[in-house]
Amino acid sequence: MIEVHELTKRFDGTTAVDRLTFTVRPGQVTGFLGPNGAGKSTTLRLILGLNAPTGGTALVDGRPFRDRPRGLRHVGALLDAHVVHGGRTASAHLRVLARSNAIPRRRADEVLEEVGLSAAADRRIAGFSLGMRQRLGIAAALLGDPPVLLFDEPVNGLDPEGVLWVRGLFRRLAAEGRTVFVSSHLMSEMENTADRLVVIGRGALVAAEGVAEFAARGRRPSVVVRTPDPDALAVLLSAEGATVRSEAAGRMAVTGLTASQVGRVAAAGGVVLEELAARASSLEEAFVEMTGDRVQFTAGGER
Ligand SMILES: Nc1ncnc2c1ncn2[C@@H]1O[C@H](COP(=O)(O)OP(=O)(O)OP(=O)(O)O)[C@@H](O)[C@H]1O
Repeated sequence: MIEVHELTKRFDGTTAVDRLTFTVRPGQVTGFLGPNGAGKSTTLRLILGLNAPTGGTALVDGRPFRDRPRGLRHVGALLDAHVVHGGRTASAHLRVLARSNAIPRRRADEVLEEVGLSAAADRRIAGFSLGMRQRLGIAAALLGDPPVLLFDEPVNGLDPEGVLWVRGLFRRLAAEGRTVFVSSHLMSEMENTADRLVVIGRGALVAAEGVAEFAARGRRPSVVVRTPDPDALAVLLSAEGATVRSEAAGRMAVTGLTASQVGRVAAAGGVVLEELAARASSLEEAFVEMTGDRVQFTAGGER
C-alpha cells in the first residue's frame, strides 16, 4: 500500500507536485496518468525518497521508504532505464544490486529469465536497445520479490510483443497481491492494464478512481465537425455555450450541443460544414478533456 498525503515538491519557480493525496492499494494495477511534465516522475521519486518533499508525506506500507534497509525487498522500481552502468553485463549489474540488498545471487538469473533476457545475460548493457534496457530495469525491480512495485513509463521502447508481455506481467504481479503502480502519459496504455487510475495534471490530482468510473465521465457525447472556416464556427459555437477543441485533419470536437444544434448554428451564421457527426467520447477523450487545461507543455510551447 502506498499512501500519499498532501505531497508537495517545488523546484525554484516550479511546483512539480501540488498537495497530492491518494492511496494505491495492493492486489490491483493502478495507472498513474498525466500529460508530459505533470509531475509523475517527481511523485515516484518522492515515494522512493530520492527527493525530499517540500511538504506532505509519502508512506510505503506505513513507513517512509527511506527508512527501510534492504530497500529492493520492499519496493521494486523502474525509473529511468538509462541510468545504469553501461560497462557492466546485465548479469553483473543485477548481481551487484542483489549483493547490496542481501538478495540471493541466483535471483539475478531467475529475473533475467523472467524478462526474456537470459540470452543477453553476459552482454554489456552499453550495447542494449531501449527495449532491452526497459526489460533489464523491470528485472531489477523484480529482483527482491517486493510487495510494492513502481514503474515509470515502462512501455517506452518496447515492441508490440513486449507491450503485451509487460501488461500480462503487471496483471500477474497484482493477482499475487502486490501493489503495482504504473505511470504513463497515454490513456490507451492503461485502458487494458489498470484497475484504478490516479490522474494528475500540473502536479495536482485530477481523479483517483476505477477505470470504469473514469471512462463514464468521458461518455459526454461530442460532435465532430469540419469546416473551411473553423475560427468563425468556433466563435459562433462558443457564443452558444459549447466547448470547442481542434483535432487532427482540420476537424473540431464540440461538446455541450447536439449535432443538429451545431448544424443550425452553422447555418444561421452562414458557415459551410463539410462534415457533421455525433460521437460518444472514449476514455482517451475523457483524459484529454480532464487534463486539457492542465497540460504544461503543448506543441505550441508553454502556456
Ligand atoms: N530536478 C528538477 N529541477 C527543476 N525542475 C524539475 C526537476 N525535476 C522535475 N522538474 C519539473 O517538474 C515538473 C514535473 O516533471 P516530471 O518529470 O515529474 O513530470 P512527468 O509527469 O514525469 O513528465 P514526463 O511524462 O514528461 O516524464 C516539470 O515542470 C519539470 O520540468
